[in-house]
Amino acid sequence: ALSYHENWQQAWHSPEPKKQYDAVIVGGGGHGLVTAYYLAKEHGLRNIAVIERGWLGGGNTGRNTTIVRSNYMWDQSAALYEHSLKLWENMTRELNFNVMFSQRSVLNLAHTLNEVRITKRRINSNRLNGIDSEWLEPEDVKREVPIIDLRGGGRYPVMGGSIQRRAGTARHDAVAWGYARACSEMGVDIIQQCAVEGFDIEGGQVTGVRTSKGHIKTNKVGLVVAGHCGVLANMAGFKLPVNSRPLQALVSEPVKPIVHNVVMAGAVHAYISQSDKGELVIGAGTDAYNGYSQWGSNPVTEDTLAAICELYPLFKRMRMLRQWGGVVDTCPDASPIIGLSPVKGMYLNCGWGTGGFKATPGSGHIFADTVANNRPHPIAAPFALDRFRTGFLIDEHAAAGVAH
Ligand SMILES: Cc1cc2nc3c(=O)[nH]c(=O)nc-3n(C[C@H](O)[C@H](O)[C@H](O)COP(=O)(O)OP(=O)(O)OC[C@H]3O[C@@H](n4cnc5c(N)ncnc54)[C@H](O)[C@@H]3O)c2cc1C
Ligand SMILES: CSCC(=O)[O-]
Repeated sequence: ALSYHENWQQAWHSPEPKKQYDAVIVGGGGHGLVTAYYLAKEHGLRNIAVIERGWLGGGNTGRNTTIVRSNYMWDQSAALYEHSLKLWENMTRELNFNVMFSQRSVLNLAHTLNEVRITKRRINSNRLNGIDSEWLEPEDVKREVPIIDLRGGGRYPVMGGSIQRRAGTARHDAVAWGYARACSEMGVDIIQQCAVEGFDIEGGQVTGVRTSKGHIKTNKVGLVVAGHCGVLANMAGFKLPVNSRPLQALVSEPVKPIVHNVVMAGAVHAYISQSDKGELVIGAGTDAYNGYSQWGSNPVTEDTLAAICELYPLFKRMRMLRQWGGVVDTCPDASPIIGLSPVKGMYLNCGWGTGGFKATPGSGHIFADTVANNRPHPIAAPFALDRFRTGFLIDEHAAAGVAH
C-alpha cells in the first residue's frame, strides 16, 4: 500500500515533455489546469501538455485570499462569474476531491454615500441577472458581523453594504491539485519546472514552443500565466494593455472562530475572512507601482492593518504570522482578456487582476471551448482583446472590491 506521501507523489504523473502536442497550455495555475481538463473532457483532445515553470499552484492560485463570489456589475461579467459560481457549487463532486468550498457569504461594505449608491445599483443589476444579492443597513451589517465597529474608527463609518449568501471561500491549492489529478487521469502531461522561453511563429501561425526542457511542436497554445502574460506576449511579438503589480495578503495567529463570513471594504483597502484553522486571512490593495516581486512591503500592510484595527478594534492585539504577495495582471477596465491573440493558434486567458480565483472553473471551461473551436465562447466574446481598440470596455473597478 502506498504511503500518504507516495500516494500524493502519484496523484499526477510528471513526465518529460514529448516532441509534439496537439495543444500546449502555458501556466500550471488553476485557469490553465481547468482549461486542460475541459479540453480533454469535453473536446476530446488527448495529446495535451500543461507547461509550468515552477510548481502547480505556485502562482496566484496558491497565493490568493480564496474569495469566491459572482456579484459583479455588468451583464457580461454576471454571465462569466455566475457561470463559474455554479461550477464551484459542484466542483468537489466533479473532481471527487474536497476543495472545501464554503458558502459562508461575502459582504462588501459601503463607507461613503457614493459607495452606497454604487452598491445599490450593483445589487439591482445582480438581481436582474438572477444573482443573489441583498442590501444591508448598518444594523444588518452589525448582526452579520457582531465584532465590527460601525463608526469605522470615525474615519470610515459603515453606511451599509451588500451581501451575497451563496458566495464564500475555498481551499485554493486543493483546486490545483484536484484538477491536476483529473487531468493526469485523462492523459494530460503536466510538466513542472519547465519555463517557456520563446515561440516559433511562421506566417503569423504559432508552430512551436521553446522551453527550458527542449522544443515542442504544436499549433495550438493557450497563454494562462497571469502576471507574466505581458512577458510571454512580448515573446510572441505583441503587447497587452495589462499592468502587472504585487497584490499582498497576510495571515494572523490562529484564534477561535469569530468571523463567520467574508467582509470586504474597498474604500479602506482591507478585507478579512477566517481560515478553518482559525487564522485571520487579510487582504490589501495592490502596490502602487508595477513590479514582479511576490513578497510584501510594509507600507501596504501597515495601511491595511490600520484599517482592520479601526473596523474591528478587538483585533488590535492580534499577532501576524505570515505575509506574501503575488503578481496580478490588471486591465484598464479591471476585466479579463479571454480569446484569440494576434498570432494564429495562440489564445489568451489573462488580465484577471485581483479577482480571478473566483472565475477559475468558469474561465477554464469557456477558454477550453475557445481554444478547441478557434473562436470565442459566447460568454468569452465580450472579453476579447479587441475591446481596447473598439472602446467597448467592461469596467468592474467598483465590483472588484480591491484598490488597484
Ligand atoms: C494576494 C492575492 C490575493 C488574491 N485574492 C483573490 C480572491 O480572494 N479572490 C479572487 O477571485 N482572486 C484573488 N486573487 C487573484 C487570483 O489569485 C488570480 O486572478 C488567479 O488565481 C489567476 O489564476 P491563474 O491560473 O491565471 O494564474 P496563476 O495561478 O498565477 O498561474 C500562472 C502560472 O504561470 C506560470 N508561468 C509564468 N510564466 C511562465 C513561463 N514563462 N513558462 C511556464 N509557466 C509560466 C507561473 O509560474 C504560474 O504558476 C488574488 C491574488 C493575489 C496575488
Ligand atoms: C482580492 S479581492 C477578492 C475578490 O475579488 O473577491
